[in-house]
Amino acid sequence: MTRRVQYEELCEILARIFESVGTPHDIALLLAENCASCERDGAKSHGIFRMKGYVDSIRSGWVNPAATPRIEDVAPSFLRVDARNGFAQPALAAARSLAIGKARKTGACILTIRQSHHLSALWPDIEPFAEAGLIALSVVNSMAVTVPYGAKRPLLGTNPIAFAAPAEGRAPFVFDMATSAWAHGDIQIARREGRPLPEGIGVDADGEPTRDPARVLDGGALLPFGGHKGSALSMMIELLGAALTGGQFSTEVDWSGYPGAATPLTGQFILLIDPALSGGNPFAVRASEFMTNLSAAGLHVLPGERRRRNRAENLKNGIVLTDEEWEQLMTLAPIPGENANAILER
Ligand SMILES: NC(=O)C1=CN([C@@H]2O[C@H](COP(=O)(O)OP(=O)(O)OC[C@H]3O[C@@H](n4cnc5c(N)ncnc54)[C@H](OP(=O)(O)O)[C@@H]3O)[C@@H](O)[C@H]2O)C=CC1
Ligand SMILES: O=C([O-])C1=[NH+]CCC1
Repeated sequence: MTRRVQYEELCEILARIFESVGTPHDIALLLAENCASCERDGAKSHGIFRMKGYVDSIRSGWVNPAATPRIEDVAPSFLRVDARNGFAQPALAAARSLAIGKARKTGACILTIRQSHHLSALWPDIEPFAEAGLIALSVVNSMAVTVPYGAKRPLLGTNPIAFAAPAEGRAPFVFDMATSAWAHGDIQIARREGRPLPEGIGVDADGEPTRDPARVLDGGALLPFGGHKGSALSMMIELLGAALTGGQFSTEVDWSGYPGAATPLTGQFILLIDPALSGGNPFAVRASEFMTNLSAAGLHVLPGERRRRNRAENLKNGIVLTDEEWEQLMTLAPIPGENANAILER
């Protein structure tokens, strides 16, 4: 059985869960909207199933949900943020308008965030920059669960890269993808649902190829997407996400003393470019032309379109949750089931 939950109601429930474990109201709202947006857009690998990880990370003391980020304005085009063991999203929110101002003034801004926990998709971080007319690129490293191409043991995170660019008269061009063959979240969902993986996604504890998600998760590892190419991109993300920001490499994430912790404590890199300084015709016009050419070449789905379709459908009709998903949420919710149901009926 399934039920439909309005986006705003889901945000309210998630915010209460965050608040119940000591997250200040404003940060709870921000994280709730971020997680509910993933669910709303069908980005299930970072939707509500992640709530237990957030809660356990906070309860274990691994992350400080009330941390106040410290912003360091180090150069005309360079901003550093120390999240101080808090979540990456409030750190980004604190620096967002300063970063936009620098990008508009100097043409570009590099924003690095360190000592930050990121358990979500990257597109919610950068899509708003493109909506504001800027080009944005972001990467974050995670935890060492991916074996570099040709290596024997995991050293890389699942390390996503996301890019967003404005396009005239249409939604921005946005892609967001793990550099491992699959996101770790999708492997967890496959295990929960008892689904075998396709070939080429992961290996077991002996380094042998396996299609069993449990064997990948329990001592095994993921492979990079696209062999040595995805592997090289993922290496770049370790360098930008950790070495440049002052954060930790994925191998340095040690949450062993924090049972249940699931939020990697690493770093995030964001590059903003103001396309107002580009040559020739305006960038957004050229981007739109390019997207039209892609469609004319027979491409039916541009990156980001599936998400936006889900968003439109789910904002109109409500987000579909299975009974199992709802029950899992209710075990975390500080509101008794009856009150939660009242929220749903409103
Ligand atoms: N915080 C962290 O440390 C980590 C976060 N993640 C997150 O996990 C999420 C999922 O990653 P991943 O599983 O690799 O993403 P997907 O493989 O599902 O999608 C990658 C990109 O390709 C696009 N796409 C998918 N299918 C098609 C298609 N048939 N035609 C055209 N475009 C297509 C998607 O658009 P669309 O969005 O519209 O589907 C998306 O932009 C990401 O949001 C990522 O940020 C991953 C690893 C670590
Ligand atoms: O799905 C994934 O690979 C991850 N999401 C957050 C940390 C790693």
